[in-house]
Amino acid sequence: MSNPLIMLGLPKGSLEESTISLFGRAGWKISKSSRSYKPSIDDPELDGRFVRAQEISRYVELGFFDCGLTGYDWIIENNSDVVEVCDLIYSKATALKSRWVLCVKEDSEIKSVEDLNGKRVATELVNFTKRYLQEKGVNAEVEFSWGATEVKVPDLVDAIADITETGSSIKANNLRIIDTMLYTNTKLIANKTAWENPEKRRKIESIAMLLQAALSAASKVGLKMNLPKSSLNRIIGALPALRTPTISQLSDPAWVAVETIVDEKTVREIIPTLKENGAEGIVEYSLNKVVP
Ligand SMILES: Nc1ncnc2c1ncn2[C@@H]1O[C@H](COP(=O)(O)OP(=O)(O)OP(=O)(O)O)[C@@H](O)[C@H]1O
Ligand SMILES: O=P(O)(O)OC[C@H]1O[C@H](OP(=O)(O)OP(=O)(O)O)[C@H](O)[C@@H]1O
Ligand SMILES: [Mg+2]
Repeated sequence: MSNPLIMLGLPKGSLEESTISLFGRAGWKISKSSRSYKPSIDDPELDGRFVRAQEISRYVELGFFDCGLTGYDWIIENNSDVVEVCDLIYSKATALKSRWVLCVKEDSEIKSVEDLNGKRVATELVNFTKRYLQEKGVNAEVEFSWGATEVKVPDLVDAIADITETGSSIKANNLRIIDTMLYTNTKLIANKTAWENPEKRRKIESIAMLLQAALSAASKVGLKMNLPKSSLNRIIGALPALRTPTISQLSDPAWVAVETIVDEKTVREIIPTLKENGAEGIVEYSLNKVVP
């Protein structure tokens, strides 16, 4: 590739597939063969590498990457001095935040974080967990785990600190959460020097805008319909989601066309209310990008 403007750090592992899919919806096709960590991106200004999410913030700080995507958890764990450009709220399986929790076996006598005094805790997030327990005044031994951490309680350790997204791993391993240490989500981060370079910054900002636009579109839909003018105020009063619709006059002076964007999860309440108030020709459509 000839001299790309931006070297981008992409997370291999949990966030890999959801990140490739998000870039696709934002307008960039990232292709990679299964054993290659050097993807091709259909933008001559971008080059990228897949590395573990744990390491991205360090390589962004050092300047190997101009910007990258990783979890807030690993930025904190590595204490990385980087620019946090924007939040991108998605995880492995959902469009939600994840959280790091302290867990014990369902039937354990340990009920709260204070009960961990003198106990052993296994985690992948050692530095943060040590700091967290210290701040709570709890003196526990924190040991590093390479993964599959759930299996270690109660035989190897008394508790674990692990990430949870859907909660299915906790349930499957009969664990009980005793405390939430940290909420985390994916972030776009930038190297401080790259951020001071106007040309690079402009590109990083447009990547941020389009990724956010694609994420925001995923939870929203467009709605359009025709309405009798007489019920317009009543409907807008009853449906806060329709606060700022575009209203156009139809050739029949008694009718208007209304178009708006709403959260997808509100649609099942909105459409019946619209219908009850005389709306006709209601169309719901999906969106690719929403830029505020
Ligand atoms: N369900 C999830 N499980 C684990 N990590 C998740 C999940 N959803 C989002 N993440 C984020 O992904 C990053 C962890 O990914 P990483 O590639 O480092 O480890 P991993 O995918 O757990 O690797 P491995 O599959 O080898 O355990 C973290 O920033 C974490 O917050
Ligand atoms: O709440 P859930 O949706 O079940 O997700 C959380 C699980 O996902 C991660 O495991 P991962 O796949 O990274 O395997 P690992 O334990 O080997 O790291 C994490 O360590 C939990 O085990
Ligand atoms: Mg893992």
